[in-house]
Amino acid sequence: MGPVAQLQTINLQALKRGCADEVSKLLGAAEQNGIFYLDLTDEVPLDGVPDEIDRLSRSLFGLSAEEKMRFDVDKLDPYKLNGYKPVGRNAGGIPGQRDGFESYAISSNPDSPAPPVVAQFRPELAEFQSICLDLAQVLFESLSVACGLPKESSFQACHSNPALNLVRLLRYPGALAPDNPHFSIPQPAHTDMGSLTFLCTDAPGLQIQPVGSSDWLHVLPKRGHPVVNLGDAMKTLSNGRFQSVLHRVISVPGGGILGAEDRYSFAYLLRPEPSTPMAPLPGLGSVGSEGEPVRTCEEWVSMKFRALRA
Ligand SMILES: O=C(O)CCC(=O)C(=O)O
Ligand SMILES: [Fe+2]
Repeated sequence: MGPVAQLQTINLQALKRGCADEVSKLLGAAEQNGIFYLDLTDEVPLDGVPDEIDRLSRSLFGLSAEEKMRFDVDKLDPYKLNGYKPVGRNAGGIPGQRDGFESYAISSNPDSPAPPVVAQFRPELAEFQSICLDLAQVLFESLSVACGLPKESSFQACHSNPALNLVRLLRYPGALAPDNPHFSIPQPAHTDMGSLTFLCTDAPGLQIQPVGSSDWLHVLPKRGHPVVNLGDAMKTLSNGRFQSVLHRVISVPGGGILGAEDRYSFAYLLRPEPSTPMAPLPGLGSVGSEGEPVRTCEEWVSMKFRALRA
């Protein structure tokens, strides 16, 4: 399969207890590649919720193409926060080829248009989002303590009221692949734009390119341990101290895509509050030191989307 990334495993209970060793392990992971396993095996409240999201995903992607296309993300939301993206809409990981996954973004706003199956799972989605937001706050608080930040200008303070968050379901169809070398990198290399992403899957295929390396390393799934990666917003807020790692999904045996089985994954994505200045937090750098105007998170996101479309 190729080399495997040896990611740190951070124990949530230890962070909640304020265990200094765990906090410094988290800081190390944030600084090294910004990606780690979060050990939730002691978290009783999580029980079963990820399985419900997986069930929703399988029902939703099982709908007909016409039904899914009624919720085309590019028709519903210019910022892609709600709706369906079919296979092949974007560039793939191989020059000249298209992407090899379908995805569905579910906005946290229960009034957003969505197929009935989403409405049916709203209680589970709300629970999942609330659990993830709580987990994220524990991580932000620990990172703020590790960086010596005061509460009023901390990572958690940028995500309180209400930060933008959504659930993204992904399916990489196995049937596309067997004789189709173009789908060997169905999700092209990218960094995540927001603050952090919780990624849940039981299938291999995810790879990261460690900072300063040209190698790609596999991130293997670990039961009860979502993969957490920090995004570009945390890199900016931390003045480049934390990393937002380049990652992609490739076809591997047992990971769907190659062979008949499909690969499913889902992610919880979180961004800072729209009014957050996208600049180092006071205490981590001087604002506007590069001579660039400081944008709010909202302006920054829309600028990035314009750049993507250019
Ligand atoms: O499917 C995966 O494992 C990765 C998904 C991902 O990187 C993303 O949605 O940003
Ligand atoms: Fe990603």
